Amino acid sequence: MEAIEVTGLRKTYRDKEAVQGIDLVVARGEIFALLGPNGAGKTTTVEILEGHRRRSSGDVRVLGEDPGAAGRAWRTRIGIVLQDAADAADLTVGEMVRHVAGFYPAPRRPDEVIELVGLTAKKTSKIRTLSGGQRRRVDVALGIVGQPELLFLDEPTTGFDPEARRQFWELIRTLAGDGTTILLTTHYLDEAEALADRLAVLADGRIVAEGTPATLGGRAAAGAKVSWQEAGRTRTEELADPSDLIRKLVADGIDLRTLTITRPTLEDTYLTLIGANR
Ligand SMILES: Nc1ncnc2c1ncn2[C@@H]1O[C@H](COP(=O)(O)OP(=O)(O)OP(=O)(O)O)[C@@H](O)[C@H]1O
Repeated sequence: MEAIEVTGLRKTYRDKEAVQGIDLVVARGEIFALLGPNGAGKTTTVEILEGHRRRSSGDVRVLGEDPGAAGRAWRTRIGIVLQDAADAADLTVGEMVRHVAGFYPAPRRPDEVIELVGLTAKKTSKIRTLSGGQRRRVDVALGIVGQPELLFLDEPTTGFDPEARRQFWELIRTLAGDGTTILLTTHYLDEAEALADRLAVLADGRIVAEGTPATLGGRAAAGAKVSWQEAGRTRTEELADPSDLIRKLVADGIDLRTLTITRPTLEDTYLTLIGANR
């Protein structure tokens, strides 16, 4: 059984068709990233998968059940990292994590979770005294304390400093390594590239591309741009396979320290896809 199976999903808000027929499969243990510009329909889709929003039509199975009809037992098998979940709390980090752990049948040990998100030093601090990035880590702790089979992360690293983002990525890889399926939405292409096994780009309610970070939108087949210095001038050539050119440059004895070979980044590919679907 797949973790998520979606066929022909549609959602209409009054006169706005926010999701216009999405098909999606996420395998168990996979990290899947959903990308797309503001208003593309990511949050709507994710909220339907979480059982927090009704769909207009289509078939949806999450951990084998219809989220629109699933009960409490199903809910304890998924984890949701909500932004701001813990912001107003007058509890300490330890109290909050222990409190939420109590809702689940087989929670992780609260201290272990606090360690995983790097908040051990803040365990006895009140949540309202934490920085924005530290509070986001509490949100993550609350999302994973129930030991979910499937974790939803909606723009999880917004407001994280670079070091915290790297630590968070490590945490996500650890969770995935333990078999947790992860559905992530993000606006950070480097994050999608670093984490996702597969990704899909949504634009205007439709999936316009799907693949691995390396192959999305024909990226692997895209040309390489080769540039080098020759006789004091910068030369540049773009070609599908640079092998012959490189061999020739080596044979000609060019200064290899000046040689660069670049391919479109995931962000280049993404922006091209979004531009083409406007
Ligand atoms: N409750 C609602 N009522 C009416 N329209 C809505 C509602 N929620 C979302 N929409 C509209 O549906 C479309 C998709 O919104 P959604 O929040 O799913 O996009 P998103 O991809 O998550 O965007 P962002 O990157 O900004 O979070 C938008 O045009 C939005 O205005």
